[in-house]
Amino acid sequence: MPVDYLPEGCVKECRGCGHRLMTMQESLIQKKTFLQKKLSAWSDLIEDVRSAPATGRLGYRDKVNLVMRWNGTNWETGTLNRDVLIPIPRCPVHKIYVNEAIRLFHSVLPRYTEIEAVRYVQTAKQIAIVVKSRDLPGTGWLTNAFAERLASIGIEGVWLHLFPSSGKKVFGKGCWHLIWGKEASQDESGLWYGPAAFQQLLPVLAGEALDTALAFLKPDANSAVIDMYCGTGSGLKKWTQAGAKTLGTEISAEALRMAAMNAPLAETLTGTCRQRLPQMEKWLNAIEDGFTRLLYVNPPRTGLEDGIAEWIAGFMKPIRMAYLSCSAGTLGRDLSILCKSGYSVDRIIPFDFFPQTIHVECLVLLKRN
Ligand SMILES: C[S@@+](CC[C@H](N)C(=O)[O-])C[C@H]1O[C@@H](n2cnc3c(N)ncnc32)[C@H](O)[C@@H]1O
Repeated sequence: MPVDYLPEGCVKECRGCGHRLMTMQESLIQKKTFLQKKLSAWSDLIEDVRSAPATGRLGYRDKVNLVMRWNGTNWETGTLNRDVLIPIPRCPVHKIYVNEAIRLFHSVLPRYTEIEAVRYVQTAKQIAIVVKSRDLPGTGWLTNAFAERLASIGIEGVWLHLFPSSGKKVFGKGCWHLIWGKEASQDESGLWYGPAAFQQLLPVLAGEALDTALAFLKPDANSAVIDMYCGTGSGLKKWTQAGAKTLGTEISAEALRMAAMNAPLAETLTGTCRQRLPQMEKWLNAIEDGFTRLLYVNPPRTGLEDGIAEWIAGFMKPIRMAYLSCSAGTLGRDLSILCKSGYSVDRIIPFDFFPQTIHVECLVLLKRN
């Protein structure tokens, strides 16, 4: 039976959680059915969706990216519904300290004419306010008393990110100003992250996905692992701890600064994976014969860039690869190329990293034929 009431604090007009009126069971079945359609060629291999326990399906989110507007009297923060801002001050999927931090900012930020704030981005203990301006606004509102309130709820860093042409994109290039606290924080497992880092929600489930990839790839001192779209290096840490020679590629310089602390033994390349193919080839060519080539990829929604799947199958030829995907559409496209060029899918394991929403991620394990 569908749920016929919204969780407390949930705003009807908000379109953030497309499954909020479904039971957990209905939502997981719907996600699996969706994947079976999108990945019909491998439908038999799709396992049941791994999820957080029922008690962890609300209050789990401490990474948010919300729109901010000055309504003439107050600040409001929320999601957009056809360009209209829907304030969500008590959103039940947010962790309580996220809603509290937003409330604190509303209470101290001066009016829009003094700070042109357009987005509120929280990555756990790091908060960034995106300002649609070239000039750094005054920060007199950031008093010691306010900083103490933030610290008391666990916040460790506050940034202003100047982005004069802010629109659909969340962040522009450069212009990050740390206005209070420290530049980076550590998560439950000790991994460092900054204000713009990609981070999975539900650390236990994310850990399960990475450990499943680790158990399949089996990196050791005789392996060479490439980790494309490596982010802050949660994977790099696993592969290097297993003794493998490891190379990560990532576009974000901030993420790679964190990766250097999280996995100091890994080598990294800054840039898009497509731009860095020559350097990845050079790295592979320099490794002695007899090393097992392994690959881990975790691209954004757009999937592997043009030419990457062909390069994997035609040049790198890893014996095993694990692909963690957040878009079944681009995953299907990439798997088609890989499966026509010498790879077969061993398992497809869906993960419910975003309970209540329509999103579902998949870990695909592939072997070279
Ligand atoms: C889904 S996240 C994966 C991050 C990492 N595997 C983790 O779990 O922390 C995708 C990452 O790809 C990076 N990225 C986006 N486009 C890229 C590209 N064309 N080349 C390399 N990295 C890219 C993003 O900055 C982000 O860190």
